[in-house]
Amino acid sequence: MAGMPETPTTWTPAATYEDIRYELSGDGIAKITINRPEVHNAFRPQTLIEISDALDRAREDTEVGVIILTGEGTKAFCSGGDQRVRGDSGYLTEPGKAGAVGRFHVTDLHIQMRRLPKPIIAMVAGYAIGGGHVLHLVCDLTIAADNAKFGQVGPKVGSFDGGFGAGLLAQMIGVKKAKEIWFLCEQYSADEAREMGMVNKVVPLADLETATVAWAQRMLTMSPFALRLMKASFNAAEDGLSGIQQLAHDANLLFYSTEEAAEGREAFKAKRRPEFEKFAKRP
Ligand SMILES: CC(C)(COP(=O)(O)OP(=O)(O)OC[C@H]1O[C@@H](n2cnc3c(N)ncnc32)[C@H](O)[C@@H]1OP(=O)(O)O)[C@@H](O)C(=O)NCCC(=O)NCCSC(=O)CCC(=O)c1ccccc1C(=O)O
Repeated sequence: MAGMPETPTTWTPAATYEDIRYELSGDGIAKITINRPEVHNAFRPQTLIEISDALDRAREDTEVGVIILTGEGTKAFCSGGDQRVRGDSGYLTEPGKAGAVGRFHVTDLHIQMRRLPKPIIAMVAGYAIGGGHVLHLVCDLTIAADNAKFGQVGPKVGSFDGGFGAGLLAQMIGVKKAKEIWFLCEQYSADEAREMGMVNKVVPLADLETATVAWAQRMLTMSPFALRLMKASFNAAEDGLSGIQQLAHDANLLFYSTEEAAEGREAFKAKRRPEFEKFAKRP
């Protein structure tokens, strides 16, 4: 395939976790792999806590420009919340412990993924189901293998995601189709998901990683700050004031590098009047 790397990427482990793997390509890509194939990569709270930590790690690493989120093996990207640790008050960190109080760790994770100023690609082989489907929706791009299957199961298993799982989906594929997905809980092929607009590209399973890495490498040739601002701009429209806040604070980051902003800081430190009149009133 044109533009594909000629040799497979060699991934180097860069942190130790229980439920996930965190690896680096050495040329700017971080890969986070949910490593629970025995349950189709369903997530328990520990899994989400570790993904969150790995995302922070990738964010803070100035060598990393693109993040890939995937699942171990070819059978599943992620099958959503681990039903075995679902309690009556949310998902339990310590199932079986008397008085354990559950929560939805995934709520904060979705926000973290949207705020993270680097592109995240979902690399999907097999099932992206339930909360696993929402995870791929929240990623910036999705590349799917031809064996991928997409769908929500909430109403079938006594759950629902009225947050990004509903709103973002509706925005991507239209309200009627989003309602169909949630109300009927059926599964859709990779090609159907691409036609709907929630998958960017479908490739043969054997080419999934090389195709994903090729897109990541292409983004690594782009201006990182322009990508950051584009991600923030897309989210600003969807996330209301908190989205605008991120875009505005990114503008602040750039403003701080100007002589005009430095003049305010230096004048304060020198206890003198700032000489802002010397700066152009730009048209
Ligand atoms: C994914 C399936 C359709 C695959 O079916 P199949 O190929 O026949 O495989 P199975 O034999 O069913 O599965 C193999 C093996 O894995 C176990 N397993 C699969 N999924 C889970 C799971 N989610 N939790 C625990 N275990 C799982 C399965 O039991 C088998 O184990 P054995 O020991 O071999 O028996 C099918 O597996 C399936 O439908 N799975 C269940 C999907 C599901 O119920 N997911 C949870 C949906 S609810 C959710 O994700 C909560 C989170 C959420 O949605 C949410 C809620 C509110 C706010 C936000 C969110 C959010 O975004 O997360």
